[in-house]
Amino acid sequence: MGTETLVGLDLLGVGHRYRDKKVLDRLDLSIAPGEFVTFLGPSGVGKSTLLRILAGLEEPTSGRVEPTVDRAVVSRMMFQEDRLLPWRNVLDNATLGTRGRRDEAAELLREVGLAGREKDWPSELSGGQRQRVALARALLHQPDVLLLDEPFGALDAITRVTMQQLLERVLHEHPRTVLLVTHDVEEALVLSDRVLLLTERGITRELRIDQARPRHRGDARLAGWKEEFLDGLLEADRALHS
Ligand SMILES: Nc1ncnc2c1ncn2[C@@H]1O[C@H](COP(=O)(O)OP(=O)(O)OP(=O)(O)O)[C@@H](O)[C@H]1O
Repeated sequence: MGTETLVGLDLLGVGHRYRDKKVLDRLDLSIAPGEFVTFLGPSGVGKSTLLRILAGLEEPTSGRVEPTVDRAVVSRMMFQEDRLLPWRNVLDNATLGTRGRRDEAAELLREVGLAGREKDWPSELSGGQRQRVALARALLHQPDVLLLDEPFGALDAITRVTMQQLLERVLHEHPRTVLLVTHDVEEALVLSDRVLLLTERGITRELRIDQARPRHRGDARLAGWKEEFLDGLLEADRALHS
């Protein structure tokens, strides 16, 4: 399963306003096919708005988004909350909106570590397990671009690391272009090919990370970058909320 051609995205002067509030301004950005790009930025700067635009859930008020492959981008969002339907079991949640495909769903559930849990109700799962179902569901849609809006934000620290490792493994099996929004700088540095700092002045910092995976969290270079991004985030937060 999976698409043959990886899809990239070009953002051309993307801007957005909610009534008289400007959220994104003339954003230009090229995302390469198969690239894993993460957005860091202070709360309220417009990260979720950007993902919603990329998902086609919101029209930008200016500019446009062009996929590098000449067809519609089918992207799939995964959110901080798992959005599982409580009255559907695990398998039925995973297949939601895909008209069947139960065998593939069962295989994906196995890959995310939920073999044997297909008939369980969401209420019988832990937060991490629920996000595993959400990840399987997102992948079942075979999105060209996978959009992840703080998918592990509500999880405890250990489960979060486990889920990051799982995501890395699953992406190795099913290569995808991925855009992640997170508040966790370490998560960004461990997972991404490129980390961008989004501030009210646009993208003010960009870091390409070519280190092999899996990356060591204790790595000295990662620690240095973490400090830099934390400083950048604090500064951007002060500017945005002053
Ligand atoms: N539907 C809406 N109508 C009006 N304003 C909105 C709407 N959605 C978001 N906003 C405002 O736009 C700004 C950006 O919101 P957005 O959710 O994109 O930020 P964010 O960077 O993702 O924040 P966080 O990190 O807290 O999730 C915020 O000030 C928010 O209040």
